[in-house]
Amino acid sequence: MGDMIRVSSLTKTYGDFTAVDDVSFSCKPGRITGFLGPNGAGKTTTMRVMAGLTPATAGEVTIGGHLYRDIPNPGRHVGVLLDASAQHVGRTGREVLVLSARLMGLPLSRVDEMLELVSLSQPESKRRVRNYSLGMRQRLGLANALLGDPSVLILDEPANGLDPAGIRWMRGLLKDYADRGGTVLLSSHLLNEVELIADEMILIGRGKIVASGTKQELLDGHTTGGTHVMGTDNVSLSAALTAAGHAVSPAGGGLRVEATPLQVGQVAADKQLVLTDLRPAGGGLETLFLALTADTQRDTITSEGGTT
Ligand SMILES: Nc1ncnc2c1ncn2[C@@H]1O[C@H](COP(=O)(O)OP(=O)(O)OP(=O)(O)O)[C@@H](O)[C@H]1O
Repeated sequence: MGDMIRVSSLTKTYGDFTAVDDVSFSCKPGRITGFLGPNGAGKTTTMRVMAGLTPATAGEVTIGGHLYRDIPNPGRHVGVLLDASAQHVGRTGREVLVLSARLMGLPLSRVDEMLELVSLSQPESKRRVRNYSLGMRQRLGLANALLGDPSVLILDEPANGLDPAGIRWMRGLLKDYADRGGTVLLSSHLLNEVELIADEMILIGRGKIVASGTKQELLDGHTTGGTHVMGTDNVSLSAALTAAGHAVSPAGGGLRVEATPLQVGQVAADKQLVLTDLRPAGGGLETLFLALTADTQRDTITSEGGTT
């Protein structure tokens, strides 16, 4: 299937400050796309343009081929959760949903369905949002986004404020949603949150896309070429690898080898050495994420007054 969300050469400036700089990416139905970047990278700004809350300076975002503002009754097509802490704090959770349901012309039974889906109890739904924890606000925000049974979800930091059980619950909910053909874009500044849930990842730093693809594609594109290996007899393993012409150095409880995992495994097999760990070196996605965004941390003191 084609792209559901399409961001084309999107630029957003505030005065002479460029918050989003020529950003392009797309999101497919049935997939969860993670939008990952450090604080201030431009995620929220991009999502605000998507939801028609702020105009683009240049470029555009289309959802199902349309600009958000051209979609009639948009809540029936696109569910948006932007700032969970910006909800109307004087209303009860239930009132928030009832108002949205009325606006979209939905039956009130849908409100109870959504409350149940996000595990907000009846007594909780009758409390004012002011007295909600951040996690409860996120649940309410998700209920609100899902209310109109949209085919696209745009969620800004939805895991913020959820406890580990809550994050797992949300992951299940979004996976089910995507499995039924839904398109999900969710942002986070925490790799761990996105890594487990997203099928594809878009990495943004300082308003620019720095990498994108599936987890495996990202790792494949940025491996160092070396291998991390560990065995029951690292001394013999090291000797065998050196004898086979590979440079070996100690790393963690194992060895770092300048060879491919296949080459290392072959040497071990030839010498009948038992391996307990064998993988491409490089430190995984976290190292990659930090490396890619190291010079793009807008909100750190070290990046101030740069020459970029
Ligand atoms: N209305 C505005 N006027 C001026 N600058 C703005 C405005 N909105 C956002 N910015 C700036 O644009 C940059 C990108 O902000 P944005 O909120 O999109 O980042 P983010 O990736 O969502 O970060 P976070 O993870 O902290 O939410 C920031 O430096 C921010 O200060």
